[in-house]
Amino acid sequence: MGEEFFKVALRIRPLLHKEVLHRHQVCVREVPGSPQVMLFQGNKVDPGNIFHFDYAFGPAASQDEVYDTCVHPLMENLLDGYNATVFCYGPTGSGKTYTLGGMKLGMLYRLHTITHLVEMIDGAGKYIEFLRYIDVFSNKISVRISYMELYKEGLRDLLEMDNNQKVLQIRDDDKGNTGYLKLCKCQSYLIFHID
Ligand SMILES: Nc1ncnc2c1ncn2[C@@H]1O[C@H](COP(=O)(O)OP(=O)(O)OP(=O)(O)O)[C@@H](O)[C@H]1O
Repeated sequence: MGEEFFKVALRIRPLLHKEVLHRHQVCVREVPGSPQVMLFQGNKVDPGNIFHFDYAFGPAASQDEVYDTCVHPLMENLLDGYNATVFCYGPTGSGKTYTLGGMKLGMLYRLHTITHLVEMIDGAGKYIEFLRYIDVFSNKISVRISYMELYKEGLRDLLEMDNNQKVLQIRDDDKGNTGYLKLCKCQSYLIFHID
């Protein structure tokens, strides 16, 4: 794993139909061939309004491109035993759900993610079962996945199918660690059996 633990990507979504109908204007564009974006008004770009990220994706970027650039490298680190988090941040309607959980091949739902793990495990002569909501820890390797939404002070478990509106209790322990109650049911487990 490299020295940099955080990578920041900016994704610009296309204007929605209703925005086009209301004649909303595009005010941010990616700088072609670079991980930069620029803000502008009309055709005017102010050099002070160019911002640099680790990656920048324009409205034409596909889910594949975002996945391959930002998420795929995390899967390799995962198999080396590291935790990985994909965190989407932005105002309402900016495309967080589309990117992360969207049914149009959002990062979380991509079979790709799972298949990629399977391929890596298979490559080592092992096999995999994908099990949801199963409390089995007797296997040699388990991968836990959680999908949470943090909105204002509220943390919601988006894998809790029955009641994902329920706000989880965030607590600090006496050592200053922050966590939330009820860990077990809200996670999916990938269980790898090693023969
Ligand atoms: N890259 C994209 N390409 C095409 N449509 C997109 C893209 N990103 C977002 N959208 C569309 O924009 C709308 C808003 O996106 P989304 O619901 O993901 O926003 P959000 O940030 O999750 O909002 P909220 O915080 O309110 O839940 C949706 O209709 C979604 O389909």
